[in-house]
Amino acid sequence: MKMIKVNEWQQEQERLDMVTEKLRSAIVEIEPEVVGLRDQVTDFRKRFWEEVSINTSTHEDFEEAFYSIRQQEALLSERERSHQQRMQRLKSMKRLLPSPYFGRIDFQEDGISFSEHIYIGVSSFVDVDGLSFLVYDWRTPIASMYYDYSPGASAYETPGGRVEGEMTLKRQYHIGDGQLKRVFDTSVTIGDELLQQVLAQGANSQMKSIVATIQKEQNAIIRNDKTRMLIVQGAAGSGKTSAALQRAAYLLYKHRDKLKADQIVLFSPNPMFNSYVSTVLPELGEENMQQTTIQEYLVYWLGSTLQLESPFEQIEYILTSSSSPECEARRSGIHYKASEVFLHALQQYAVWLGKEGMLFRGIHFQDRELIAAEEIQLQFYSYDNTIRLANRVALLQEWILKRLATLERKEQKAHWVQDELDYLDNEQYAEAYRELLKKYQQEEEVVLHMNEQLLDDYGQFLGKEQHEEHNVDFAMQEIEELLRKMIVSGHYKQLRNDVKRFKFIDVIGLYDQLFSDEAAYRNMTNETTVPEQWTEICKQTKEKLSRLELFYEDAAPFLCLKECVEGTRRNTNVRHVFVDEGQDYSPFQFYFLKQLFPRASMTVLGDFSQAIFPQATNLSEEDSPLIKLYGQDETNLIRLVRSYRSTREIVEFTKALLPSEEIVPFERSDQKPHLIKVSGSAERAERMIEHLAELRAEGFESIAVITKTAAESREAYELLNSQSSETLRLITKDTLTFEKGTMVIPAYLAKGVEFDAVLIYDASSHVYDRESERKLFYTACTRAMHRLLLYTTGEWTPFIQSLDPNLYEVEG
Ligand SMILES: Nc1ncnc2c1ncn2[C@@H]1O[C@H](COP(=O)(O)OP(=O)(O)OP(=O)(O)O)[C@@H](O)[C@H]1O
Repeated sequence: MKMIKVNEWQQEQERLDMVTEKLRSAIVEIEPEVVGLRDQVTDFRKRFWEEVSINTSTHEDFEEAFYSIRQQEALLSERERSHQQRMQRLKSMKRLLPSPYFGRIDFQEDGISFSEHIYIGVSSFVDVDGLSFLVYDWRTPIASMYYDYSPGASAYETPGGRVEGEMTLKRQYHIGDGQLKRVFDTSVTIGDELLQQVLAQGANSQMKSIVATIQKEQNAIIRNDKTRMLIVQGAAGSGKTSAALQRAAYLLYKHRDKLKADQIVLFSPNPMFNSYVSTVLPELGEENMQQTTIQEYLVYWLGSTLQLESPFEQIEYILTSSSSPECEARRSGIHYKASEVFLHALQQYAVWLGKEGMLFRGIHFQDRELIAAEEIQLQFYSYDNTIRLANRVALLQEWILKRLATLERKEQKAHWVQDELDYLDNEQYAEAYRELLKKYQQEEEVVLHMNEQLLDDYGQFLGKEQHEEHNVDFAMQEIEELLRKMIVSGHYKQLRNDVKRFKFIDVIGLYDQLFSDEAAYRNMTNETTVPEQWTEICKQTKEKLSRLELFYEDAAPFLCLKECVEGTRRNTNVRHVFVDEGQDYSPFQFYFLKQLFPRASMTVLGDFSQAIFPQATNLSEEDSPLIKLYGQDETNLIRLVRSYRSTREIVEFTKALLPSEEIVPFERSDQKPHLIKVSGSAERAERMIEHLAELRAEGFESIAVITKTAAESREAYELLNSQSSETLRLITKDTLTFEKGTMVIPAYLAKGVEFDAVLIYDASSHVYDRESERKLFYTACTRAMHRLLLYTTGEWTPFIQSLDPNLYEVEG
């Protein structure tokens, strides 16, 4: 890495001035056009109806009106489109103006005698000739060399094939307000210098775009577009989330003709994380993708019948539960229900249900049973059993609806209908009259001739009065018949809707039935072996279900069973699914996502060392269920080992907490983690408040006191808040936004985010003692960018006791 010569600096500043000037004049030119087009569109909308002639006297007049409206619509949408396009251009030029580019490569293609200067920025900017790229978008194929190569032989892929040549220069710029601040020529990877500067900055309440300093291995993730599944196993702070967001921006650019932002979904670990990453895409000039959590999805698909435990309630249970047989059983149940063995068992269960054991609910109306559950069951098993379960259910649904239609007709003669009829008021009679009138009108010739589309779109032009002039005289009997029909139909509507929503299937009963004794379970699932604590697992699951509640670990299996029976519900609009913190999803949940988004590719990013939920999936193991999801050939696995978030001292400390993990720190140095032993909670509060003040004075703006559980967070918050003048924020599972400042937060909610300094509230052996909590402790410590402080009142957790003392400083 070297600084450039003075005359080169001058040339660069001149070029920058030239580009800035061109941007300015392009903005000046296009701005009035955009305003003009916007006004035209508004005006057009206002005058829309003035321009069309509506005459509805004859069928021909109707048709003419219809086509005149269509024409106006086409004109309007054309104007809207050009307004949108110019608006986008204007926005992208305005975004470029303060810093039009951040990089340059000089590239001489093989067989060509000159080298091209390629300046790279967040979007492209083309000169007035429409041909010369003054700035290339970082996502263009040619710009990929900036991230992938050092000067020397280099190449890039284009849709037309591979282009090879020689990179003669690679330069980085730091530009602010149109002025060159720093310029570096680089010979190795990009930007150690620039990256140093970026990483030395403080944490932010929003994640930053890393477009200027994307590393080669991250670029591979961003541009990987070959397989259906991309798995990224990356160490803490290796830029997985950053790369994922850049990848979304890349996909939106590459497939801009067919991919829209709402066709990409990001599954985040919690709602607060959603707020943390929500600005990256807009910063890059793209609309935000859909952001959600798996919990939101599960709740949505489960509907309102069952109350679902949240993943945070589950983890709190795990962290605070004892070693009693009941707790052991729940833990074992969580593991089992997340496993592929259970998925397979469920599939076998569905096969068994094809032969026997389906549970139905009878159809009831008022206090009568219209169709008995047994009758439904009989009908179901009368279908050919080679037909798929869900298809047989569809046939059954049709059968029930037909039966209901017959019953509905008969019902019209029932006494209760006559009773209701007697109590109807004039308005209801009048409505029946209007209904009959409508029916009559529909039979009229003019309406019959009317094109269906016309009827849908412009039915309102029919003008009621016109027809009300007809003096139609309906017989009272006819009106009453209609009223009976209306009364019964009103009551049956709910029944029909329930049938359409498969309420005649007792899915809760079907799931409950699975948790019978071992012999029955083995019989239903084709000899699946069960965990040791099966009886207790069954008891707990059934008890929960009886209260119409569902453990978090049961949600995905329950939905899979529901889908086996009712047929799969799909979202075919979504083309790409991102799953961040993927290690915390069970194989079952991945299976569920695959089913739900059949047309989507998937990018799963995670770190098995941060697997804090018991249902974790090892993303990169050879026989990982994730690799099996789409198969080896459709799966690409990339590993990231370089960690960018924390200083070398923090990475070395945290890395040693794991048995064996390849993590390479980025060369950025600061203090070693500090271990502070205190005599009790009073001293702990005193020291922590002192440290918080010192950290603030040093300029750190984002500081977290990390605890193990929500209860410990509350305790810490109350203790510190009562004695400190600092404003503290208590983060709970319901917190929606991420803000700078000092906060108290349980480790499992701090997933994915980072802080300038982290204070581990209690790193004692009685808090982090189980081996299963090692990863949680590691996750908490790896949130720190610049400083890490740990406190204890007694013995240190065994994870620290076994560390080399050179890795930390001890404060008395
Ligand atoms: N190429 C890069 N240039 C600049 N900063 C980077 C780069 N890669 C990562 N970073 C920074 O490193 C930090 C960690 O990145 P990120 O949160 O994406 O990592 P992660 O792998 O998702 O972490 P974790 O698994 O621990 O949550 C962020 O501050 C990010 O801006």
